[in-house]
Amino acid sequence: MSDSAIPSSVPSAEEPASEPSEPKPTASSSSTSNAAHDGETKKKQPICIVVIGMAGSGKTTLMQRLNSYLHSKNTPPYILNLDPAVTHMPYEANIDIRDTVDYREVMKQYNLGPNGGILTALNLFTTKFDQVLGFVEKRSESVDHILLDTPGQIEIFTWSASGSIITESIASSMPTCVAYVIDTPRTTSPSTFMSNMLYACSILYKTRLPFILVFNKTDVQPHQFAVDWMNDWQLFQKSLQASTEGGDGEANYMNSLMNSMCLVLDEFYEGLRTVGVSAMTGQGIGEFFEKVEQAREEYDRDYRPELEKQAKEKAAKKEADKQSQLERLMKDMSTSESTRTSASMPGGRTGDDRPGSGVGPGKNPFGPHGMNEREDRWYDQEDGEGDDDEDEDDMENDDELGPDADKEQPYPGQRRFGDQGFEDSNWARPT
Ligand SMILES: Nc1nc2c(ncn2[C@@H]2O[C@H](COP(=O)(O)OP(=O)(O)OP(=O)(O)O)[C@@H](O)[C@H]2O)c(=O)[nH]1
Repeated sequence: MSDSAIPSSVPSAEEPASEPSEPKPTASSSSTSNAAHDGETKKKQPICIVVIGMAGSGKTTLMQRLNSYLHSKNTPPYILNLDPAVTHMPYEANIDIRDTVDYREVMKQYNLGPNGGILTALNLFTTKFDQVLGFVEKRSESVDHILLDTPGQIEIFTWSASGSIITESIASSMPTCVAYVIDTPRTTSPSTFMSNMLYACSILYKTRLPFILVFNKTDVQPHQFAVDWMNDWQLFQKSLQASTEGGDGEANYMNSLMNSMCLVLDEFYEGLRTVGVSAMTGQGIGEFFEKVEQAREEYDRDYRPELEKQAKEKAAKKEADKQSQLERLMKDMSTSESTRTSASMPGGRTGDDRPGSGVGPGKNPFGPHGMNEREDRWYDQEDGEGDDDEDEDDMENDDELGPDADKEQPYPGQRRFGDQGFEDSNWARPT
């Protein structure tokens, strides 16, 4: 990817990211369309492989290997790069986050460090991810595999809101699995192995997607030791014991912690697919795609029904909310209607007894807080606006009651009702 493809401007907060660029017609797209024109209409949905792994585990090299393998099988993949900080990409992506957001500019303009820049770039890109998904879905008829490369800083993708949004959006529109890449030579120590497994476990439980543990770099270190540890926890405990022998108190503490952890992880290993590959030599890639097909079956068997169930529940809840809002609205309308009728009728209480009226006998149409401006205005309307004569009468009555009359009357309107012959009890005014 050339630097000229990187936009120089950084999107503002109002316009978070420029439109994701129309995917480039790469070798993959042209040969794919040829395959489609050859009359080979594929009904099967493509599977999206989300490649996740610690920095340096070999994700990019693996992506390149998967890409060349699929090309050799005449089923080129559709590739998405979500790592804004990658400097060298040995394959060409159909959609590249770097064409949409320049993470260095994001760092400068938002005054962020590298991780903040990558995270913000990913967030900005996510705001346009529906369009990306549109491009992907357009190609779903003619592609079998969609490969998604993620940022090297694993936590930026796995524990960010944008990572979740992206994963969930893809997983809800097509079969998806996670390929968790492990640097095998660096995992030979029991404690490193354990922390890698715990991380994998947390990603599995977060995404709940079919999961493949990919032990990479098997040309340097075969992954059999890891498979043995996963199948036999006692063997793992023995290796752990051997590795911490003669250690200090801290080592012993770690030892007992990991001993318990390996029992917990035993259940997690059961539902896992593991494969050893070398992204460098291409060893094990065929087996990797067999696991991908198993993952597709698992998605169709377990994930899709759950997704459909959730969609149904969501739709039912939406419908129920709509219904209850409608009912509330109807109730409010009938209440205000009855209030209006009651207020406009001479004597003000003829409509009180109507069914559905919120203003029944013994109820204050203004609620318990009778002393307010609204009520006074209403009383004025009752008296007839601009009815000066009556106001004068009221003043005369005030005089008759003496100077302290208002103080003794907690609600000035009360007296007027009395004057007009209303029963105060009908309005249940608070005292
Ligand atoms: N021997 C061997 N080396 C490998 C293999 N896969 C990757 N490497 C090397 O491991 C190093 C890291 O590989 P990358 O593909 O850049 O790893 P990455 O996970 O994409 O790294 P980040 O982009 O930092 O996350 C490179 O030097 C690769 O040549 C492999 O299968 N065997």
